[in-house]
Amino acid sequence: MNNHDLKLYFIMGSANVHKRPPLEVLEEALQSGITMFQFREKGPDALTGQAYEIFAQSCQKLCKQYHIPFIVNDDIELALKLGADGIHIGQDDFPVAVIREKIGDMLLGVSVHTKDEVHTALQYAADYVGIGPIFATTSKSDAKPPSGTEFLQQVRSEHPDLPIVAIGGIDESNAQLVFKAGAHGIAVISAICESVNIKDTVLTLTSIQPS
Ligand SMILES: C=C1C=NC(C(F)(F)F)=NC1=N
Ligand SMILES: [Mg+2]
Repeated sequence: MNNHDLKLYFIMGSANVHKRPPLEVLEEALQSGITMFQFREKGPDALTGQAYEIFAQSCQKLCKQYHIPFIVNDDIELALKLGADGIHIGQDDFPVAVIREKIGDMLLGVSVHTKDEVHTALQYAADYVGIGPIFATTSKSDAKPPSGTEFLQQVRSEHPDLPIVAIGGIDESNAQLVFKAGAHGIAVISAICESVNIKDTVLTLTSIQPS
């Protein structure tokens, strides 16, 4: 993984798309130029059992066709079973040490909300950290209050080489602020899932520069 892989990190589960089939949304996003994908199947209507695994496999197959890293949120067993490119975890989900031991050199992304959590992520060689929610989000029911770019700026200045992706309410209107604050990339759910023109949205978001 390189920092550019984090540039436009699309996260999706079946609950995030309403207008069109999820796999159509993912394929259009891949064709338009997202740089990384996270499979995040959560919530009361999430798929389960075989349908869940088949959906994940279908997403992984599309990512492989477009040579885009396929990351699984939280579900380590699924990530190992599929041979995913990586896993993303929150620190309330599992001790990071346990994860690193289980996944070997698979990409490891860790959500961080405090400096201690940043140090834990570094201790277990996280490949990137997720910081947010930067702005108010509707995609995560148990999200913490929006932190703005303050913590993001602090982490970037204290750990200049640590790959950082920002998440939470990010779209075309505020993405440049986030890059200026030091994020290497932005993670989005609704900005793409609810877009009326996915190609335009992806092209706009991937063309944003910090300067
Ligand atoms: C809760 C999350 C926080 N950050 C990220 C990412 F953007 F990938 F870093 N993914 C999540 N699922
Ligand atoms: Mg989690």
